[in-house]
Amino acid sequence: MADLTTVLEVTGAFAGVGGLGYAKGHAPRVYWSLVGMPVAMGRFTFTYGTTMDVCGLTVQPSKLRAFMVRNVARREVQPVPPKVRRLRGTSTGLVASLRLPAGLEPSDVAAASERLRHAWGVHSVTVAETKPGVVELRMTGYDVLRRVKMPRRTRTTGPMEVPVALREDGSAYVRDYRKVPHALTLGANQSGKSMYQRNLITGLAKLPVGLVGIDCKRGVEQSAYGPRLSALATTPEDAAELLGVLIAEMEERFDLLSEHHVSDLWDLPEEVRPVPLVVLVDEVAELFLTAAKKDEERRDRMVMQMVRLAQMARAVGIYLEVCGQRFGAELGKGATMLRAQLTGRVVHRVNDKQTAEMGLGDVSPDAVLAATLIAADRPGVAVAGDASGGWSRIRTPQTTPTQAAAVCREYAHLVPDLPALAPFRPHVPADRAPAEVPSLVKPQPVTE
Ligand SMILES: Nc1ncnc2c1ncn2[C@@H]1O[C@H](COP(=O)(O)OP(=O)(O)OP(=O)(O)O)[C@@H](O)[C@H]1O
Repeated sequence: MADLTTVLEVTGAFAGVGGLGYAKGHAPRVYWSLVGMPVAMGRFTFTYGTTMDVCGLTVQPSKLRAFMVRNVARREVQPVPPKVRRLRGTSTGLVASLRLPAGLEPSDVAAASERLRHAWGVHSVTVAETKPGVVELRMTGYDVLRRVKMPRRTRTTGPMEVPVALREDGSAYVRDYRKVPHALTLGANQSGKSMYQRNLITGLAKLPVGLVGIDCKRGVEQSAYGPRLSALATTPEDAAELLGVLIAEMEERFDLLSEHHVSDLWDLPEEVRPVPLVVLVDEVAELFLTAAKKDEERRDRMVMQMVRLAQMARAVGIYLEVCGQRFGAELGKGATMLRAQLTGRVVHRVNDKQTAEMGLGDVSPDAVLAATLIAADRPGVAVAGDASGGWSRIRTPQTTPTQAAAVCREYAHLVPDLPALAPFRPHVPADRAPAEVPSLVKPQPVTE
């Protein structure tokens, strides 16, 4: 009987160890919650003082403080590390809030993040200043970008915020159109640009906004989102016309602002406020492609129309989301001027450093380097930066074209009434089967 009990105990122990081993590889969140988090918390708590000391993150307290707090001479007290205000576990890692003593600044902690990562045996450590003198150390217990799972709840505070991807610190990367009105997404073939746009559209479709598509690859990507689009242009000729209509819409909206003596769409009373518009341009090079000399004039006019929109349309709630493989002077006169206005940047894997520089050169040299290091077997990984110099590594969750198309159909009732765009509304057969992708049709006037 005793033997049987021992056998059962040993078998149970092996099964437990095997289960944990399996969880480590296949369910890292579960493994982290059961094993990783308690171990990392213990390590952090017991080695905090010495780790901060060896990482050069301690300071000698002032004479007055030494006397007031410890009642001893300054030379007799040990250097002190930042005070831990809060330590909490999350489903992907640990978050510690630290109050910095005088003499330490956030960049000192950021510079030591690689050493802290080693010391506490976590996957990554990132540092963000939350208020003056307080930093948040976000530690991830495992590689959260390997299999992306978005946080269940993401706090969004504005009307134009869309969580699109996961950052490597485990938080959501949120595209906020009011903070960063226009953006550029770059990447080589098969790097994950379409997946990024798909996630974006899936999020935008649920908001009270108008969506305008320009997809000069004959609409292969965006026609599937037809039910939720207010307008779709699938050829450069249609796009040139559509851009003209958008410029006119912008001017009308400016008249409205001036009538109400305000300078921003969001300051208008809700009952007269026009719906925000997001213009999604897929594969921008196709839009600016010229086969003959006569096309060049149209191309240059379109670039200038986009420059005008990028320079002014933010105030009237028209936002640009441009996507392409490259975005350089080869796209025509004014292309670099347009790029400078697209301040949100997302760069996927690129074929050459020059493309990474086009996207992230004015963000930071480290961001450029990070983009050139994205591995080919990690599609969807990108470096996201903005004009403030901040950047992070992100990866989108996998969303299939069928899922995105289903969301667009579900939220088709949110397509706003915009008479100026009606001639560009994609034709979507009313009796189409739910899973069927819309046919590629030339925009037709809406008759109802
Ligand atoms: N976040 C992701 N996670 C896993 N797989 C991804 C991710 N993003 C993209 N992929 C996969 O990578 C491949 C290429 O993705 P996608 O079509 O989005 O790239 P692309 O840059 O738009 O390519 P192209 O320029 O050739 O159209 C697809 O098979 C897609 O499923």
